[in-house]
Amino acid sequence: LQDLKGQKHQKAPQIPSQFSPGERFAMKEALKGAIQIPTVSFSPENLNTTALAQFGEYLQTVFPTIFKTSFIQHEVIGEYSHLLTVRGSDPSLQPYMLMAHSDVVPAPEEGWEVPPFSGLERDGFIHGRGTVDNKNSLMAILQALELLLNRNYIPRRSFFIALGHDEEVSGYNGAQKISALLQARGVKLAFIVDEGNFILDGFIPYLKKPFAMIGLSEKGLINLRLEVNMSPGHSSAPPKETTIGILAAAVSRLEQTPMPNMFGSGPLKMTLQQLAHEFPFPANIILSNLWLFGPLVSRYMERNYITNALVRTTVALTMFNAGVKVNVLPSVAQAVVNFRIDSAQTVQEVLDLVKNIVADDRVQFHVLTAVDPLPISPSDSQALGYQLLRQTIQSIFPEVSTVVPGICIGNTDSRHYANLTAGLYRFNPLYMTPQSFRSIHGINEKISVQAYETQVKFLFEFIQNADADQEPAPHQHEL
Ligand SMILES: CCCCCCCC/C=C\CCCCCCCC(=O)N[C@@H](CC(C)C)C(=O)O
Ligand SMILES: [Zn+2]
Ligand SMILES: [Zn+2]
Repeated sequence: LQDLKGQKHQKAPQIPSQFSPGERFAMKEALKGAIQIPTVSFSPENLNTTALAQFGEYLQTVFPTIFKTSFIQHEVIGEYSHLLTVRGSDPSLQPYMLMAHSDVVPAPEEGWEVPPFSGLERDGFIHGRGTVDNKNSLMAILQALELLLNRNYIPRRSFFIALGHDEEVSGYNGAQKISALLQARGVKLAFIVDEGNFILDGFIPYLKKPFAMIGLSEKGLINLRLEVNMSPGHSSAPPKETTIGILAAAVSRLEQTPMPNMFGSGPLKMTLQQLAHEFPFPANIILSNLWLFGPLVSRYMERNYITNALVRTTVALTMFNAGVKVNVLPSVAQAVVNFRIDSAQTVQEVLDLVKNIVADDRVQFHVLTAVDPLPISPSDSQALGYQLLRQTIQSIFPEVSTVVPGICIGNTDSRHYANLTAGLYRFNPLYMTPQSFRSIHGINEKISVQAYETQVKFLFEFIQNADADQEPAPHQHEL
């Protein structure tokens, strides 16, 4: 095991990550069954609770060993979330947490090659909503643990498995409640691993080789409702401006006025510097000398909508509602704008900018959700979670030559656990191309059987790698 500077590490005995044909068949069937349960979150108030309850029962039938193991405690939190406490044999090692979520975003059937809740296997892929976001992680974590337990594995380091049920609509009843419960129990975690970033392939022109990006932080978030109210009336004699026209102009101004480019701050600089050697000349020199070429690189990043999201707060118009009848002037028009806040800005700074851009007193603002960007987790040689991820990536994906820190442009349930650890890491051991990126929350979400097996293998090794000694914790950690 790679030494962390100044710390003695003991190699944990490794159970080889090899699975029999029967186990491999069972693991893909278990994932298909999970996809077939439509655990859709429509809104914080509207979740498919019947499916969520069924999903909880399903887990107990496909992973029987986990639920009957004496050193594993299972608790249901917020009715449908699950917390597993896996008690290790060495209480001097600080526990960690693996996370995933069971809910999925809606999937209307239009455009799908196969029905989104069929879990059908075709051409080596399992198809359906949740195959990448995020039932793959949930099932792979439990599958790896089940397989380890079946080989009589007893962990040295305790760990938690937190499975939220409302990540897609906030995490307030799942992750947030689990976090509060653990805090009340005095738990402090060495680190957390959640969904978020991937092994990225084809996102950057000129970079032919895939690289793994571990999310050290995530952007902030604002959901802002804009509203215009006026007296209703007959459409035959309209005023010069209507609620719809005023609101449309306001949101259009927001869309047309990019937030400032914040290149040079946050984890992006680390990403580029550590990736530099992978680029051909002269990009390698340019990226190694950002002090000089920063402005050039920052303008280049703006040209593509995914890399643009790494350099600034993004503005997405996501909802627009007005009108009840063809000949009635609507008294109210509403829109929702979704902002993802750059690491170097705050909620308040973005709101101030928005008010200046809209610059129309007839438009009212209602903040629906506001989350500041998350702190940047450590990625140095002492950062246990980061180094364990790196070590396991290098073992499972030997063809991936570079592991870099980065930022997650979406939000994850891990943000609810910032009170328990400074080490929040967002990483899925999966290849991601720009095309498969569009399937997340989109259509034709799918995972190859081979990629899912590799994810199980990754977790199987990761859990064992985490048993290596860390510096003795100052006190025993209560579970
Ligand atoms: C220089 C490197 C190029 C980087 C390319 C970046 C590629 C991005 C890859 C993956 C990002 C996917 C983000 C997945 C996690 C998002 C989970 C999610 O959807 N969460 C919701 C939470 C919300 C509070 C309801 C969200 O909308 O963000
Ligand atoms: Zn997700
Ligand atoms: Zn999602």
